[in-house]
Amino acid sequence: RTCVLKASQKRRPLSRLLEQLLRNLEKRDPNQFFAWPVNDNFAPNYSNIIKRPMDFSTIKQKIDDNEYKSLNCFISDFKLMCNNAMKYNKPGTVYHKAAKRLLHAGLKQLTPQKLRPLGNMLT
Ligand SMILES: COc1ccc(Br)cc1-c1nc(N)nc2[nH]cnc12
Repeated sequence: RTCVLKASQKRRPLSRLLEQLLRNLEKRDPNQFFAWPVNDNFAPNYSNIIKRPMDFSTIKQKIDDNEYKSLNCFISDFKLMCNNAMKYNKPGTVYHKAAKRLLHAGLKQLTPQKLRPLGNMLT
């Protein structure tokens, strides 16, 4: 009988790191405003205002498809997602405030000193 590794151990080291970072970022979105793509029916004219939509489910799919070649590409999509919400929604709205909080909380988790301990997951 061959020894079959658990699915998670087969994933590429970068994918495993990004999945862990994604889970931690999703915790900062308790209302799940960022869990799924914004729907034009909810947000009138969204697709005309926001040229590059992004959300956590799309980021997850990109991890699974090995589309992220680096941590920085992952961080760029996270920032894009938050900035889209701050662009479309006026300051003071629940969505603008949620995006600002998520961006700041998220970037604090993505600082070098926070990432260094995880770094050896990449070896
Ligand atoms: C997926 O989006 C939502 C889901 C549920 C609810 Br309630 C609101 C949104 C949403 N609405 C708006 N105007 N701007 C956003 N930016 C990110 N989320 C949103």
